[in-house]
Amino acid sequence: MTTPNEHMPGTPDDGLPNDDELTAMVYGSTEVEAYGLDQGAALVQPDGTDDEDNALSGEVIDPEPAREPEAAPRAPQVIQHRPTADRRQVLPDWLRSREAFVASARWAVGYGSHVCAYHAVRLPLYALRLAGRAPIGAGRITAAVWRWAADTENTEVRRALLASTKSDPNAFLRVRKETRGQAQRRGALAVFGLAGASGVAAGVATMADPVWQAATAAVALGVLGVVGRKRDAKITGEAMASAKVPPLTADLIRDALLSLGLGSMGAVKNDRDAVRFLAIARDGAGFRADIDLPPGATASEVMDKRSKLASGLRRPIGCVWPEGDPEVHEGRLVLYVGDRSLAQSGAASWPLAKKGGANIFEPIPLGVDQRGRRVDVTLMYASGIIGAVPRMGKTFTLRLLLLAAALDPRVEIHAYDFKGGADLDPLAKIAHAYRSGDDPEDMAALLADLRALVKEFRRRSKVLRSLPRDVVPEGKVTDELASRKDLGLHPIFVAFDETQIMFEHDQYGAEARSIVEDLVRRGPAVGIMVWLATQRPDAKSIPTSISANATKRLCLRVMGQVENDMVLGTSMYKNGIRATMFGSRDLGIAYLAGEGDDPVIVRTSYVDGPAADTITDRAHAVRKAQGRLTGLAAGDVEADTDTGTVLDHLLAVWPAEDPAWPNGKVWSDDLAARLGEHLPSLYEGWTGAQVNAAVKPHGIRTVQVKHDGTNKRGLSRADVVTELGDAADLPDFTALTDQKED
Ligand SMILES: Nc1ncnc2c1ncn2[C@@H]1O[C@H](COP(=O)(O)OP(=O)(O)OP(=O)(O)O)[C@@H](O)[C@H]1O
Repeated sequence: MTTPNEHMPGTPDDGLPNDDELTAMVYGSTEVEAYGLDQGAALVQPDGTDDEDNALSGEVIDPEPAREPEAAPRAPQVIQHRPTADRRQVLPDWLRSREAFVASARWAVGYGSHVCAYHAVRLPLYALRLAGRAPIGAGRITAAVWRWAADTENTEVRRALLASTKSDPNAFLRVRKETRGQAQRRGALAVFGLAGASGVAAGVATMADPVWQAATAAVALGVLGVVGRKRDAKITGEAMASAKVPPLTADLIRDALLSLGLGSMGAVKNDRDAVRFLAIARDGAGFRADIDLPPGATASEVMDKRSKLASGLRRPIGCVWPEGDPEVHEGRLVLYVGDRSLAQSGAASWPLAKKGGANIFEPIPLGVDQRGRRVDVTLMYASGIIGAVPRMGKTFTLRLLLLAAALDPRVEIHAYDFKGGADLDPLAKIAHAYRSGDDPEDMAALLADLRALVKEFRRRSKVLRSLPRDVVPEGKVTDELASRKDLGLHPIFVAFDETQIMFEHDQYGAEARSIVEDLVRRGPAVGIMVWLATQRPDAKSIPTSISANATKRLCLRVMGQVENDMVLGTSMYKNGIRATMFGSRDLGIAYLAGEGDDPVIVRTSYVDGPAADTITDRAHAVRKAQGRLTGLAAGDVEADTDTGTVLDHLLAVWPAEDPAWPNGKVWSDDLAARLGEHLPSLYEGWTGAQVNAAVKPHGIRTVQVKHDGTNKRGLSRADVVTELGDAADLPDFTALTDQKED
């Protein structure tokens, strides 16, 4: 039998390497060598306490205990330090993302062309300035040649030499000969040079063609003008108004940060080394600085004081984006300062606008962040909410998601715009169900569609349960299953704009709330995704039972903490994720939460109405070719009311006060005729007996109805109303999936 001790590394007799040896095997030296310390100088006593004396003196104090097996944990402690060391990115951010690269290139091209254009229009002015300074330049060159030929700089030295050699005639004559010889050589060279230049000038002026003459004159004037320019003034102007925005330097950032007086920053106000710059470099359309704040100051505190920081940096707040990097430590600040505020940087184009399809199981492009990097959102297996004050881009954002879903031909689309606008109209040609408005028939169609979705949910749950475990290992719809037409497990994307109208509806509100809540909670696993947008993010517009289960959040501009946290999630405001900081010009700019670990800012891609139309034309062509048009898109306008709820249809054709049938009872034959007229695609040619059979499962029995002296089987309206009232009570959907096939 072996004891645990026999396997401990470092046990003297076990033949295994001890920890120091292990360290040496990993790093080629022991930890002591690795840190440049004396071998055997124990810094930590076996009991874990610091040995200050030893550390200071480097003297080995009783080294033996440090080599005892119980000192073994020291080595792993040392090893741990190395992997956590920061690794710098091999490639900078702007080279790692196509969007960031495009943003950088666009900035460089934009900057370059601006500078070129600025100077190009001023060329005549520059030419005049140069010509004006050319005579001075000529004078300066002549003077310089004279100084060189006469060697004026060394006049004093020559005089001193001659004076000192006066007593030695030979030396005196040699020095004089040397200086004279040099003066003659240089003088001759200067005369020849000037004569040559004059000769070339005269030759060009008399013999060369005008183009050469002009070019030579321009070059000569340019050179003379540059030589003759004023020392303290530039010939060219400044293309950039550098005085307006001071250059972003480490000093400027440091001063701005220290001015916030956070944590220990107040104490270290004059210690400029307290703010440590790890990197500062151009990144996309701006600069990124990685900074270690002084101990005690946190990145989230800086985020809270963003406007003060922007003031310190002398830039608009929309350019200044402080973020933390909690994975490193709380004091690590990643500061991004854009060249322009996000709102001014031009609408972001959508990569799928012109070509390409989408796979709803994969992330789809949503927009770009403040650094110009692409931001994606994954629609599958998640429901989401979009909130904002009016006119900030909520409907456009919802439409963008719908367009992405439309570009995956498998996705069945249900879209409702209760505001009654035309923004979602482009979707109508590919949608299974689409309504714009909140008229009674729109709301009835909505409810019918919701009930149909409940049935579909039940069917899907049963299909998934019936499939073998290896086909559905996680019990949810997969990419492969969604593509199989025989199973009918294609994704369903349901979008509601202005949800407050739906949830606060007198007649249907409670049922809609109950169904949507269940779909948001359990729909994603069976491939039903629900997205809700509202301009009034409160508990009535998006009940908490629903918002709590929606995992994706998009929050455009909101006015207060409550709305912010309603959309983005509890404590988001407190943690510095504040959509309240977006201004009224920040159209389409939102916080996206639920996609990665941390919420990100995204400027959503801008797709206008005509572009949306073109995209859905593309989607329509693909769907048609694949036989994927259903419901409304397939021309079945009644499809969204085809729920089997014959009771709804009966009430639609059966007024409460029916003068021809005063006692609230009507022959079934008559009701069949009315239904056939109202919804011919469903009831054309029906008989009274078929109507009776259809209502029977709802628990409604036929009654004798005497009309114009004839007795026939018929229905009582009161029974239908009572039954519908019961159905409108909150259904217990949790029981639905547990039902077995009949
Ligand atoms: N991503 C975007 N980039 C630039 N501008 C945008 C963007 N999205 C929307 N806008 C602009 O914002 C305006 C308002 O958009 P939208 O209709 O989607 O707002 P809304 O929040 O739905 O308004 P309401 O609350 O009235 O329904 C649009 O007319 C559009 O010009």
